This record gives sequence, C-alpha cells and structure tokens, in this order.
Amino acid sequence: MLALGKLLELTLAGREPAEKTQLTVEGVRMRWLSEGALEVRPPEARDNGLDLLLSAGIHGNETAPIELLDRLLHDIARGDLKPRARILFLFGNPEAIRKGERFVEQDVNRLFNGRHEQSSGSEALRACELERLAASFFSLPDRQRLHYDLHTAIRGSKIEQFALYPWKEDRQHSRQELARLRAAGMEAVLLQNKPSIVFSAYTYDKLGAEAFTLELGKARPFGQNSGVNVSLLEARLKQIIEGTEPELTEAALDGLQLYSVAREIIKHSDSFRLNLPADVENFSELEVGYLLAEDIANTRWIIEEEGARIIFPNPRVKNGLRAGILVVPTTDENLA
Ligand SMILES: O=C(O)CCC(=O)N[C@@H](CCC(=O)O)C(=O)O
Ligand SMILES: [Zn+2]
Repeated sequence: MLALGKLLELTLAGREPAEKTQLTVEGVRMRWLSEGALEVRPPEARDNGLDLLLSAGIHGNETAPIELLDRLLHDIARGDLKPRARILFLFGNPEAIRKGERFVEQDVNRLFNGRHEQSSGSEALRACELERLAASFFSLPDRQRLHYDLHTAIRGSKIEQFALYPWKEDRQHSRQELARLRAAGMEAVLLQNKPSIVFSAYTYDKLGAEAFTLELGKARPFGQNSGVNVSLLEARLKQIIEGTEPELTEAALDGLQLYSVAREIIKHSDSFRLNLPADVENFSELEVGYLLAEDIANTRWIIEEEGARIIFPNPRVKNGLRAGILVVPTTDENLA
C-alpha cells in the first residue's frame, strides 16, 4: 500500500512523509498537506464534481470515526476504492489523538467561526489551520460541497446514531441530505436554529457546504470499537466516494426522527450544578417542571417544554460553554 494511505500511522508518530504526493495504481493522486491532512483527487476524466470533506478526531479520544477514515484511506491507497469525488481527509486534533484525550488544553470544537482568534495555544492554532484547509479545499467553483464531521459521544444514548445539522439565516435544511443520512444509518437529526462555533457550522455557514456533525456511538479507545456499528455509514461513504450511490427518494426519510433545539444550557460559573445522574443517556426525556440545573445568581433551568430530552449533558465544561442541549421533537415542514 502507498505510504500516504497510512496517514493515521504518520499522525500518531508525529511524522511528515518523505514523499508528499503519490499516485495509486488507479491514477488517484494523494497529497499530504499538513499534519493529519490529506487530499485525494481522482483522475480528471473520472471526477464527478463532488468535494467531500471527511473529518474525525476533532476530539482525540473518539477513535471509532478515526478508524473508519483510516479504513477508507487504506482502501483508496490499495486501489480497492476508486474515487470519483475529490476528498479531504482531516484528523482534527493530532496532539489529543496521541494522548487519547478529548482535548489537551481546550476543546477544538468550540474554536471555529472566529473563536480561535480570541484565544491562544496549540488548539486555537489548529482550529485556524483546519478552517484554512477546509476553505482552500472548498474554494473551487461549481462543485457540490459536502462535509461529515464524525464523532462519538461521552455517554450512551437512547438514540445511538444521530446527526446535528447547522443553521444559517435564510438557508433551509435539505430533505435530500436528510434522506442520505437516513440511508447512512442515522436514526435522528437535530436541526439547529442558531449560529454555532463547531467545525460543521463553519463549513456550512462560511463555505457553503452541506455539513453535519455525526454522532456514531460511545467513545472508546483504539481497538475497542466493536460496539460501534458504522457499517451502514461506511457502505454509504464508499458509494458517495465512488459515485455509485442509489438515487434517494423522499420516502427514504421515513422513520428519521427530527428534533429542534429548545434551549442550550450554558454554564456561567463554578457554582453550576446539573441535576442529572452521571450515567444519564443522551435523549433521556425530562418532565415538565423538572429542575435541570442551577447556577450563580439564582439562575434555575426548569423544564417547560413537553417532550423535552437532554443531549450532551456535561457540567465539567469551561464557564461560558454549552453544558447540555434541550431538544424537542419537530416536523419536516420547513425542509427544502
Ligand atoms: O458526548 C458529548 O457530550 C459530546 C459529544 C461531541 O463531541 N459532540 C459534538 C457535537 C458538535 C455539534 O454541536 O455539532 C461536540 O460537542 O463538539
Ligand atoms: Zn466529539
């Protein structure tokens, strides 16, 4: 296999490849751009006009998505997978991946859309570099742009695999993309309704990509991901890469649960208390009247919404950051 197919090995070892560009037997060009960043370009005659950004390891301990991208890259480097799409593979936070930690000093996925400029340190620099790599990749005119930022969650979930769909003023969420996610095994989608500082929100808002954060199961160390079943997503990604995806019909949305954000729980101070068991699962339902959280100056988060569920509860985030999202079921009436 070509050495550049071993991007993960290079990244784990903190090494630069001797040769920065290599050609597969299929004439596919692989180009190492920077640590954890590799562009794959099909021969011009095979190019189908799709630019696909696949990122993982924005959180260093979320290894199942990293292993999935590693398998796809191996297949491309061996000539077993024959891309018609142009692809950018990104391992988001190499230092944290090497340490097996979510982050080293600060969460890279809270540093996009301008936030890295107000910060310092290696993770702020990395967020800036990821924005630059994505912007350069998505700079070619008249091409389709798609970004999947792959994650696993800190805790178990009542809905194992789900997507978060960013928001931008005057832009509608796409039914076609939701059908594609359903076919890729996602059981639910959270439709965001305000701007955000995560990677997929940057590529959606600033670069015009269809972009999603995908949650694929519970985070575990390398080699311990047999409980994370990515087979439907992996099969779909291969079809997208090879341009062999079956046509999507509207009916394919059937069974996909849609949620919208009712409220984001922001931790304001060290007095923040979250009134949930440590092992509570994502999408656990909360009853109207339930006292969810308390914070400084008698701030109280009481559930007012029927059918509210909690995702990503985390009282240990830094002050000023999201300590959970309250979501409620929604319908497909506003989709494009
Ligand atoms: O399990 C958790 O609490 C967090 C899992 C995770 O990393 N989720 C992403 C979601 C990004 C988004 O809001 O689109 C994150 O929190 O960065
Ligand atoms: Zn994550």
